[in-house]
Amino acid sequence: MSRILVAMSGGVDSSVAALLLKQQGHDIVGAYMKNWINEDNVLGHCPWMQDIEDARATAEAIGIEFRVVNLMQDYRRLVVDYLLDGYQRGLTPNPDVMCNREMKFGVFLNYARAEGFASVATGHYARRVERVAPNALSDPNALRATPSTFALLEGLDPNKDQSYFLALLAQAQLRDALFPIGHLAKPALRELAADARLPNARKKDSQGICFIGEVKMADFLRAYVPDHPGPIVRATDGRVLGEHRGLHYYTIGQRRGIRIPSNTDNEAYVVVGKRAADHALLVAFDGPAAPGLWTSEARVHSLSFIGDPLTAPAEIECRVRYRDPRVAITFTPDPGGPDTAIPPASARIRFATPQRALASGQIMALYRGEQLLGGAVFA
Ligand SMILES: Nc1ncnc2c1ncn2[C@@H]1O[C@H](COP(=O)(O)OP(=O)(O)OP(=O)(O)O)[C@@H](O)[C@H]1O
Repeated sequence: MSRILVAMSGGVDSSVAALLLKQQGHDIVGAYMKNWINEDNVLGHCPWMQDIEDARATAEAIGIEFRVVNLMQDYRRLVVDYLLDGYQRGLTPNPDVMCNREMKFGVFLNYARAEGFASVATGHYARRVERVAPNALSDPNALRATPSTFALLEGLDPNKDQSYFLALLAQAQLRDALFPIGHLAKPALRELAADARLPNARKKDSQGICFIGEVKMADFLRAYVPDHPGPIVRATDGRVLGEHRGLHYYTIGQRRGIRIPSNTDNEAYVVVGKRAADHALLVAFDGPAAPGLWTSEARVHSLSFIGDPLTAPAEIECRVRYRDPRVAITFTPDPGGPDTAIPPASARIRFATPQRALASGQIMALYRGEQLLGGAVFA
């Protein structure tokens, strides 16, 4: 029996993760990560206290020890600074993906190891499966010599699959990770929670970025990133249509909040790019002809693989954002390091169908069928 630390957010998913592990007879402890407490008091709403109380009450109902682990300094450095720095550089960062790699399966996993736990479990909808080396199946000696590797599959409930957010995990992190609810559908999970009389069985699902919670990203950025006005320029003819307060408030593909009236034909403007030289926001009428809005080929960097890296061109799939369907791609890695022992860090992606609104800094998750292969960052 191994000791497992369950990351309990106060939500129903991680509560059922803890419940199932307990029912399976594991020695478990629940822990809430205190990442962000709205210390500067810029954001009115502050749900974290309620979340801690929900997590504590649920741990008590399950009958396990509960801790609050303060990781605020690490979170500020590893997630918030990455987020603010990204926006300041005109990128579209993804703090949820980074929170998984750097916090839950980084700092928090290290804390767990130091405290004598064998693994960290979360309430993510994803499945971890063990892959035993083929030669080890028939030869017990080989089994001992070749440690098995782990693969990550999408969560079985297609409405809830969260594998996208785990795209930048490495094998060493996955080895010590458990996803006890990845095989469940949400309605069945809520039933389990109700049957066990968990106090948060009916708590509504959390929304958006872990620490910003219910607060809009624009409000958060307004508080932390100084305004930096510039022109709003029509990409098709260079005409200046107005002024914006800062490029960080906009993402390619965005239609709301541009505040430029549409023309008489009622065509709406959409953001198609950002121009660093004069800090211009580039817009165009939304449609197949909008310059820069649709992409059939892209470059990615910071390649990360869960298993063996792809070192040769491959026909695989990818997901360019959390809720999007998988799309077929041709993946062409750049050459690796000089001795080729170093896997490639960047690649060219050719999409089978053009993709709308790909932003620099956005995370792409790579798949082969339901298996998550890894991820990368759009250049
Ligand atoms: N502050 C936190 N403390 C501990 N664990 C957390 C925290 N935030 C998130 N987690 C863990 O990460 C998982 C995924 O986080 P996410 O914010 O996507 O929650 P979710 O899918 O709504 O799950 P839940 O219903 O458990 O909140 C959670 O199930 C939980 O295990």
